[in-house]
Amino acid sequence: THSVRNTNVPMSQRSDYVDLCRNIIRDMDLYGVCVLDNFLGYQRGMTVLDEVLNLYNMGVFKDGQLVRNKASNNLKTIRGDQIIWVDGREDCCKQIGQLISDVDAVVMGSNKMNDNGKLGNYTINGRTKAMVACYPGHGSHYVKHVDNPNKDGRCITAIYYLNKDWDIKENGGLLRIFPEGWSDQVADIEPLFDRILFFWSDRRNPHEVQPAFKTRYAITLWYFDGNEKEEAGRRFQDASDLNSMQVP
Ligand SMILES: Cn1c(O)c(C(=O)NCC(=O)O)c(=O)c2ccccc21
Ligand SMILES: [Mn+2]
Repeated sequence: THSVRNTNVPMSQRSDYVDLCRNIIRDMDLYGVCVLDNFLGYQRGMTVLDEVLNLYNMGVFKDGQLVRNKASNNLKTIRGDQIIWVDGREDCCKQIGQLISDVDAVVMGSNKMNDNGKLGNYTINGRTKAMVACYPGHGSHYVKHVDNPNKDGRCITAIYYLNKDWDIKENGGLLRIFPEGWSDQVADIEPLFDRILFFWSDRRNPHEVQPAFKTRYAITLWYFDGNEKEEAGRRFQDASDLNSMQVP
């Protein structure tokens, strides 16, 4: 976990931009996971949260997937995560758009700065739109999964969290990563306000979102490795696989 000095200049002009990228490169190479706190700074973090709350109140989030409620073994299902895809250029998503370009700046910066000019030996050349997710707080969770188990092109998952005054004991919603190769170790990440998390999207990082008991917001971007994506394009003739990724 590294803390970012808060300034309101564009990411690549920030005095600590180079250190940020170096931290990402080192943590991704060492652990395959990297957490940065105070990524945008309080002010800008709040403007992003306001836009997300506005979207939520406008009711544009798609109904979450139906999850069988294990507790009551009847067929009652609880609504899980609710999502909406934005590309950040919409009028109502300008601040989200700024967040996206700052995440692009650190991911592409790290990709270039690495000594062999590649982050994790990937050639990152694109990303999905931003997936804004909300877990309504009545026990909604996300089962253990791998984001990209079958080489669909996604190499890095970036998740920006928006949850102020989050008390993990009370509110749950912990992200638990089970890094491959670290048999009994897990990485527990609290979905704290203005925190950004990066991790390899493939089978190295199975993860789960534990039941949340307070509304939990996050914005996710997935970055593509050019070669893997190209290769997947040839394999996934069925357009629906790619549509679900909402490539801008
Ligand atoms: C809502 N939501 C997710 O929250 C995660 C996920 O892993 N989230 C981790 C987190 O929020 O900490 C996902 O990976 C995910 C994948 C497809 C559709 C929705 C999804
Ligand atoms: Mn995931």
